Amino acid sequence: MGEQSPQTVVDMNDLVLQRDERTILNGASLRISGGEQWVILGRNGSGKTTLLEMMTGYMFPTSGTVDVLGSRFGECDVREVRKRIGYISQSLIEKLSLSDPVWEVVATGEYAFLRFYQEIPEQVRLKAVGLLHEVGLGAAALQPFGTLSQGERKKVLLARALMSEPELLIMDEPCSGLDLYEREKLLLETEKLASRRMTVIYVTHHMEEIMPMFSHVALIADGEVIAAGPKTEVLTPEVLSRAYGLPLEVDWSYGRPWLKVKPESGGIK
Ligand SMILES: Nc1ncnc2c1ncn2[C@@H]1O[C@H](COP(=O)(O)OP(=O)(O)OP(=O)(O)O)[C@@H](O)[C@H]1O
Repeated sequence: MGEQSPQTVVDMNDLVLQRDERTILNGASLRISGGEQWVILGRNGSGKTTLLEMMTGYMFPTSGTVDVLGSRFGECDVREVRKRIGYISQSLIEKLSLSDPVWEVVATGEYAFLRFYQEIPEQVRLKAVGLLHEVGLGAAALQPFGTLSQGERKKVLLARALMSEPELLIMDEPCSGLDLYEREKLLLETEKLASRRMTVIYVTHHMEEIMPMFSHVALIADGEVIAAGPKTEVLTPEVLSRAYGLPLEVDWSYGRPWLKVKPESGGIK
C-alpha cells in the first residue's frame, strides 16, 4: 500500500469509471482515516452507490486505485477484506430469504452468507438473538423475516452487519422509506455504533440524518468529489447551494443540520 499511514481506512484515488459512452466516475478521490465517521451526499445519479460498490469490491474502476483496510483491491483477496466490512443496502434486503426466521437472517452475517444450508452453532444463534435484543427486536426473533415492517427489516440488517464485528460499516440510505419515528430509532441505533470503534460511512439524501456522531462529509456531483472534510466546512449554504443548484440555508439544531430552501432568486435551476 505504499507510503500510506496504517490508520487509513479507505483511500480512493482518482477513480474513473467508463460504461459504454458514459463517464460515471470522473476522477473521484476520497481518503477516510480511522476515528472519522463520514456521510456521503449528492444528487440522484451523482455516483454515490458506485463509490460504495467500489469500496466493497463489487465494482472495479476503469482507472485509479482503491485501498480499503490496508489492502489494494485488484492485488488482494477481496472476499477476505469484505469479511471486515458490513454493508447495509436495499439491494441486500432483496437478496435475503423472506421465509427464514429473523434470528437466522441475523446469524448469516457471521459468515457473510445470504442463507444457511447447514446447522447453525449455538453460540452463533445466541449472539444473533443478543444483537436483535440490542436493536429492540428481541421479541421478533422467531418471526419470518418477510413479516417485518420496512423499518424493522433495516434494523435486522444492522444487527446482521454487527455479527462479524466489522471495522468498517457502510450504510446506503438506511432510513429511506422509514416514517419519522422509525427513522429516529434507527438513527439512535446508528449513533451507538460510534462507541464500537468502527468507521461508519453513511449515504443519505436527508441532511437531518447527519447525527452528531458524524465528523466528516463528502459531496459528490457528476462523478467527482466536489467537497470533502469536517462537516461544518462542507455543510455551508454556499457549498450546498452550489451542489444542489438551489438557494439553501442550513440551521444547526441539537447538533444536526436542517436544510431550508429559500424562496427567492427563482428556486430550481
Ligand atoms: N452498470 C451501469 N451501466 C451504466 N450506467 C450505470 C451503471 N451503474 C450505474 N450507472 C449510472 O451511473 C450513475 C451513478 O449511479 P449511482 O447509482 O452511483 O448514483 P447515486 O448517486 O447512488 O444515485 P441515487 O441517489 O439515485 O441512488 C447513474 O446515472 C447510473 O445510471
